[in-house]
Amino acid sequence: MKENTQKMYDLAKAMYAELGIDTDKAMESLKKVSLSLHCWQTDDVGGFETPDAELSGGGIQVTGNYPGKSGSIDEMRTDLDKAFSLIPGKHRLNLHSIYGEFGGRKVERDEIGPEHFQGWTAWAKERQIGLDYNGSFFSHPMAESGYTLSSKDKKVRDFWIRHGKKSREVAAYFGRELGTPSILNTWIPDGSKDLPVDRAGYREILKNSLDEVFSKDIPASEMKDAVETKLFGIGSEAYVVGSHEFYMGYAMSRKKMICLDLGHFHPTELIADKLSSIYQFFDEMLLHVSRPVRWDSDHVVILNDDIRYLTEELVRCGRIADTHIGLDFFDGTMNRIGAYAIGSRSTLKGLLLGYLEPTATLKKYDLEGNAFARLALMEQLKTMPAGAVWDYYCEQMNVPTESELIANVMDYEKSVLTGRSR
Ligand SMILES: C[C@H](O)[C@H](O)[C@@H](O)C(=O)CO
Ligand SMILES: [Mn+2]
Repeated sequence: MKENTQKMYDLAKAMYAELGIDTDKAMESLKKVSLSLHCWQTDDVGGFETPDAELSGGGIQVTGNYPGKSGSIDEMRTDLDKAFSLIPGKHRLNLHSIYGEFGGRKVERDEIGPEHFQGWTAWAKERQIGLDYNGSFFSHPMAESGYTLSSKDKKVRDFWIRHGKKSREVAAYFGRELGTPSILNTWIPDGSKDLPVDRAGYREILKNSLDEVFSKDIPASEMKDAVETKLFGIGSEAYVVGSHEFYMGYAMSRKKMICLDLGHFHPTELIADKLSSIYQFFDEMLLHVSRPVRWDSDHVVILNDDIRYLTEELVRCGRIADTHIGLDFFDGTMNRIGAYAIGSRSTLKGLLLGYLEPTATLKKYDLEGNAFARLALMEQLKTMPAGAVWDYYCEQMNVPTESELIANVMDYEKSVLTGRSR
């Protein structure tokens, strides 16, 4: 431990102790949290179905063309190893179907199965990490109409139902092989740019299609399903079939998890406020930690108020262990590995702030109706030396401290990323 890191930590520890907070305990709690790192930040959601595959349609978009994008599974794995080395703790990887190993062959989405993920499974086994999964219902000719599982065209709908079923097979395979249930998130882009008339019709079809996708019982020890809600997307501004209300009803009635993405609500809506409601009725849930800027822009997550409110609420509810925390941002305007580091570390920093909160004291003020003391303590916490605890934690976990991060990422850029063709 560097002398300054230790000195700063000792001071911080004493200051938090005055508030009744044990910083060592806070770090121990943080160590138990596993984020699920989304693989698609390495290549701007392109995937490896064809050599030059790119994200298209689906109401989502990547901007930027910063050099060094991963162009193969090997490059992607190198990048992911690097990203994991910058993030304290043991974390999971989240894959999409388009990242299978197809051996240069054209494999249709409704044929993508466990055999295309053997390499990933071996890779994860070696690193002793869990794998999560997503069917990919976008960047495909069969999604061009704007509708997939809710399509009125039976041929289109059946194709995506088969894809959904195969995706569950892949997730179950991950769970069996790796001994930790794989979280399978289903997000579909279905919706309409302008005012549809038959809103109910598409939703009824989606409900039935999902029932078919989920018709096979798979043990929770292997995989767990989540469904992701959304308010709007590019090209689906007027109507999204899988709205929040739709999926809340669906998930609750079918005993599935709901997935809340921070970018999928009205800009003034606080996702943090939804947790305590959801947990009255659900045992577990999935989060997609993202940063919307004016729209679902998937900016790199930073330690802003949205993240702070979210993470402190997770700690206050005591439901971290029940919450699967996935990351979901993709920014092509900057060093993509640096983006992983900032987004993941900010999420963890937020959780650390949550663990460093004297929640019992705040609750006491709450109960006493002492609004002043409650607010004053919240304000005091903002300038407490959490950074010293974070740096100490990073050093203890053998990852760069805040002041070491930039040089570390720039080194990787020079030695690895600049040699790439894309
Ligand atoms: C690539 C992801 O599955 C996608 O971002 C989805 O989770 C989403 O949030 C779409 O807006
Ligand atoms: Mn998402």
